[in-house]
Amino acid sequence: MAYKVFVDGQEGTTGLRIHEVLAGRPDIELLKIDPERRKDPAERAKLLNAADVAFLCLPDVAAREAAFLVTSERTCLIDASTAHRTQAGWAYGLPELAHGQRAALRHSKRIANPGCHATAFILLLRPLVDARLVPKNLPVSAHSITGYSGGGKSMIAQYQAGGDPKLDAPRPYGLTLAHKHLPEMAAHTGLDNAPLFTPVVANFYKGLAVTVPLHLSQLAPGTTPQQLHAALAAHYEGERFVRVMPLADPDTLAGGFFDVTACNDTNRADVFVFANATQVLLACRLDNLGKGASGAAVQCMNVHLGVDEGLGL
Ligand SMILES: NC(=O)C1=CN([C@@H]2O[C@H](COP(=O)(O)OP(=O)(O)OC[C@H]3O[C@@H](n4cnc5c(N)ncnc54)[C@H](OP(=O)(O)O)[C@@H]3O)[C@@H](O)[C@H]2O)C=CC1
Ligand SMILES: CC(=O)N[C@@H](CCC(=O)OP(=O)(O)O)C(=O)O
Repeated sequence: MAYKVFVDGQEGTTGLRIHEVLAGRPDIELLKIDPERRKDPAERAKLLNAADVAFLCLPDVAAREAAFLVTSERTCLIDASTAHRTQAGWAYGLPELAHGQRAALRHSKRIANPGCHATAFILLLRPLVDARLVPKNLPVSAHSITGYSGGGKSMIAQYQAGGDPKLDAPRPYGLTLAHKHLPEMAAHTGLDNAPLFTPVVANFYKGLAVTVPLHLSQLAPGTTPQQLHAALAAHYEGERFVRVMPLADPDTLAGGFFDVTACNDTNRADVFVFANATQVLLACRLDNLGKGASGAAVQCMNVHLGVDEGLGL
């Protein structure tokens, strides 16, 4: 018998992509809401409670409302929004996070998927904090460059309308230094404090890269770039969707520029360590709509259902 799956927010950027990914799967029956009634809480409640798995691809307020609408014990919610990412009772939807995370996702009926920037940041830092190479109390900075699809339907429309020369150049944002991903970046790395985080959105559709500069003198005494790289490689060994690239990746260095879009149309995240004698630059790239959103959501569903984790991805 097929699993019943409902996407609340089926017309949005993330919801549409999840629909596309699941459409061809014989083990999934997609429940569809009448487009005219897609914001009607009573109609949504009916479908949410009929589903084995319901994806919430909604603004935060509507995602919180959806969680309240669910009364059925069988419905597993997978929330793509920011609403529940540090909330008790919700498992964090990053299977590669740490030992035991897949078991948590398998057993929880409430899964909060990470933000796109947060996914890349946490993939870089968590293994290094766990290995005690990066001290928990280190003040960390992080930068991100992202395609405009990360801003959802309204930002996509703004960029694609054309005619505004201000959108031609990259635009730093998050200038209040209070980006919505900061709480999860601290909570799921084990760092005492959130990073000073500076995202930049630019005029390309999708693709994202987070970079984290580190001074070796601030790390555990004697830490080398080789040790940082080895800790990442050991943590992600055998992972299907996280690839640790060679130390000071020769291909990237030969080209001279970092390709932010090289994971597009995949559910992969690529992890890099660049270094000189005294400094390290960690980098992680992914497709903000793939491992940063719909790919991660489908991967979590697969883990939860106990089917092949890469099905459809
Ligand atoms: N884009 C990305 O890279 C990522 C996005 N996310 C998160 O996923 C969630 C969805 O994002 P995204 O797909 O980009 O957003 P979009 O703006 O593209 O889509 C959101 C959808 O939700 C619908 N919606 C709004 N309110 C309600 C409601 N009360 N009931 C039912 N439907 C409603 C909207 O309707 P309408 O069509 O009328 O606008 C729209 O179709 C957000 O929380 C976002 O933060 C997470 C990771 C990455
Ligand atoms: C370009 C852009 O605006 N990107 C969004 C991130 C989208 C995302 O992954 O985060 P959520 O799941 O938390 O929405 C931002 O920085 O707020």
